[in-house]
Amino acid sequence: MPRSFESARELILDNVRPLPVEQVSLAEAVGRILAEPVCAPWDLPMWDNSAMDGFAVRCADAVAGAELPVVATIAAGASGVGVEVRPGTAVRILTGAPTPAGCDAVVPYEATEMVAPERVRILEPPQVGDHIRLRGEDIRADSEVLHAGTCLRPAEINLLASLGLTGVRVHRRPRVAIVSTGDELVEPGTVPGPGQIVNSNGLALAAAVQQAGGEPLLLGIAADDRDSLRRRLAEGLEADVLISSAGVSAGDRDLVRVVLEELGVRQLFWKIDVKPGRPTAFGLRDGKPVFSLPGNPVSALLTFEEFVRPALRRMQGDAQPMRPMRHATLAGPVVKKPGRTLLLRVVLRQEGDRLLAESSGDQNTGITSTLLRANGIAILPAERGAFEAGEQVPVHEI
Ligand SMILES: Nc1nc2c(c(=O)[nH]1)N[C@H]1C(S)=C(S)[C@@H](COP(=O)(O)OP(=O)(O)OC[C@H]3O[C@@H](n4cnc5c(N)ncnc54)[C@H](O)[C@@H]3O)O[C@H]1N2
Ligand code: MOO
Repeated sequence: MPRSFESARELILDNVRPLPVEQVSLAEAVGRILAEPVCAPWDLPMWDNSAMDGFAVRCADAVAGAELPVVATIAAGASGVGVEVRPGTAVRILTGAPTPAGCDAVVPYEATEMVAPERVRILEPPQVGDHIRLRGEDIRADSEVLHAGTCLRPAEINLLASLGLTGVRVHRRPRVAIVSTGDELVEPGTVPGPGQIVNSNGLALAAAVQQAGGEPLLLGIAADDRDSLRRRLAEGLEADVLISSAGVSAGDRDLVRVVLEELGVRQLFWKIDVKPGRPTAFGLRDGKPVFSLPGNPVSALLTFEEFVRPALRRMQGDAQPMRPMRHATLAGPVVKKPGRTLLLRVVLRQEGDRLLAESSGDQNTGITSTLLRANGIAILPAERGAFEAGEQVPVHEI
């Protein structure tokens, strides 16, 4: 019995675990996923400071037209300790510098004019608190600022660095072995002879693994015979994850599943009610996930996207292994066979406040040009057959 699209993905996600933890420097941490929460060792900002270049004043003195002697200057990087805005005075201050004692507002240069070398006239009087960034207003000391499972983007790297960290604990990236199977395959760079085709799946899947945060290990081509398959697949089982392409449909020579079983892989399912990607198989060897994807490049890439990518994200500890699901309006009618979820290649475009999903063209599995044109996948539920223009369908961007 083929599995439903949803239950296949659930079963896969239930059977993969985050990999062990390692320390990486912040310089290499973008795209990695935090294995442990991070607490702030100090407040941010660390002290009250000026948001503008201007003058630190007391509002009571800084009325319109007031002239105040400038008694000191606090530059960025200066501690400001010992400097005070005494009644009737002003202190020149630069953006980011600590505000001095006595000051309750900063007047930007533009709201003042100099009437003598060290004498400033207030043109626009400030309100209490103007242009002062308060200690801890952004981040409080001891608060949990990043949770385990967070994917580190430049914004998170910025925060971690400003909290004084130089490295973080993240889950290891999965090493993903890729084996392409088929007698007809020749490696890229070779002109195929009669009946031969280029092993494009190897590099395509390696690229997809990289984008998902994994480290691809390209193991080349296995011929459609037991010995060749056994050698390559056994080598692939040394990695954290094994992906093979082709050799899983009902053909006489589709030996991949047979050989995997001989190598100790326990098959959890074969065949999913999804188009494309029906012959996809999934198994485990000592807890390591093994994906057998169909050979058609479109099927291989779409099944990677829907089934392998979420698993690789979870192995890296991602709290949200699935891409965000959105809703889009179908631009035209779609007819499909009931009983299989259709992964429709679509062009997504915003039209006013609507996100429109239009079929990218010929949806046959052998057509790669419509995958090139697509920037989204619409997931059309198995039980339905006909969809009308204007219906809302779940989509995600690819
Ligand atoms: N009698 C049946 N025939 C087929 C069935 C079925 O259920 N019963 N399923 C069809 C479906 S759906 C698919 S998808 C394919 C999947 O077959 P395999 O995974 O066994 O793959 P192959 O038949 O070896 O190849 C399919 C197609 O893809 C090309 N290919 C294979 N490897 C690569 C590669 N590394 N790089 C680029 N292209 C590759 C191959 O030449 C074929 O054109 O089976 C249907 N048949
Ligand atoms: O399931 Mo196959 O992947 O439709 O072409």
